[in-house]
Amino acid sequence: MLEDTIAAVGPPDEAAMTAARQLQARLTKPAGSLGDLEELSVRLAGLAGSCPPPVPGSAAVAIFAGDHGVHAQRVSPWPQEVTGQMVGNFLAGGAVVNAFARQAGASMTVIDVGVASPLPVADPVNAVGVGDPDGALGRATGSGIPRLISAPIRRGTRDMTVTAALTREEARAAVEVGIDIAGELIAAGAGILLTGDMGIANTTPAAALIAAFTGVDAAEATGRGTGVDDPTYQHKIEVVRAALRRHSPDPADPLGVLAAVGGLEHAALTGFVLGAAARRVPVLLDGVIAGSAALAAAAFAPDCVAAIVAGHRSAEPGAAVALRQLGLTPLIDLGLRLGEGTGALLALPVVTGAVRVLHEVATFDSAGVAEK
Ligand SMILES: O=C(O)c1ccc[n+]([C@@H]2O[C@H](COP(=O)([O-])O)[C@@H](O)[C@H]2O)c1
Ligand SMILES: Cc1cc2nc[nH]c2cc1C
Repeated sequence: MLEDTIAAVGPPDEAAMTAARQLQARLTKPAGSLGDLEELSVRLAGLAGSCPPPVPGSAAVAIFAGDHGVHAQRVSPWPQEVTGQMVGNFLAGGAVVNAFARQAGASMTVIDVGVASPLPVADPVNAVGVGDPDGALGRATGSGIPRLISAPIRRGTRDMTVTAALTREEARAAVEVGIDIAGELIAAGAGILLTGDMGIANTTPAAALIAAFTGVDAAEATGRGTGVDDPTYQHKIEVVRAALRRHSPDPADPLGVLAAVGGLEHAALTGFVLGAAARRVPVLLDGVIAGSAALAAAAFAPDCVAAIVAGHRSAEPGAAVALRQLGLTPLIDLGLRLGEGTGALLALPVVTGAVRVLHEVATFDSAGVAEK
């Protein structure tokens, strides 16, 4: 399934992109006055293979949750149990991502790909298995109440400073969960997918993935995550460096990189990006965890970048490193470093606005406005 998905990822449609550029030049506004939104509209036309591309109607945010063996190295100030407790908060509707999903009118899906602690909320009505087509866009789009999909590969990764975080089979299984979820959400009508993540300590594997795929030093890829102090930050850089030294991951072997120094949510998000790209549906990235997964997706299928929109620039330094390597410009830069999908949700109206312009704005000819 991974190979089929990779094979289905194709390049953007140049004719549709040319048509979008020509249309932009005829709209009643000074050329270039919509800044980055103009190129965004061109990219989305290329992805859809039509000008104008469809206005992304239903938006779906998928929050992949997992735990991390490297937490034992004291790289996060938070106890590991917070991952499962925050999943409980998502299911109850009480997290920031719930508020932003309500505001954006996005459906929410939480996918447990490897939370170590038992989830505090067991709601059988809300529990839907992977592949179940019923209610694939959640209970009610815009309610801010997610459905939960339980698809654990294992209850947390192994400590990457000691051994590979995952086996290749586990990494592949997690990638395929992400592909599955993307396919299911698109089949249920989603016109744009948004990434979300929850996993205490997951900025450490994200930094290791970014260093492995871009070649930057561990110090450049590593940030303070939820907010570690100076000594812990220095130690976190050394943990990332030690994991990279131990495994020497080969960036040409993305499954090997994900297995050695990745995480279950990172691998699932990789599949989520590939699944969206294979179906030519845009995927709006959140922060540094999504950025690290997008690098893995691009290593599997370079053309998938055409489907990716960078929602925001996370304060985590590795996020900017990842976006630079992918050649993507973030839409908003508010110093966010929460995760969950919050930055992607805030960027959603920017994406919709960019496409609406191509549908709704008059041309100089049609409106009778004089040109310069
Ligand atoms: O999205 C981001 O760029 C981001 C930056 C810093 C932290 N986070 C979130 O915080 C958690 C990981 O932080 P940490 O310090 O435990 O590695 C995890 O749940 C992420 O969703 C997310
Ligand atoms: C409270 C809390 C909420 C989060 N949301 C995403 N990562 C998080 C990490 C913590 C610690």
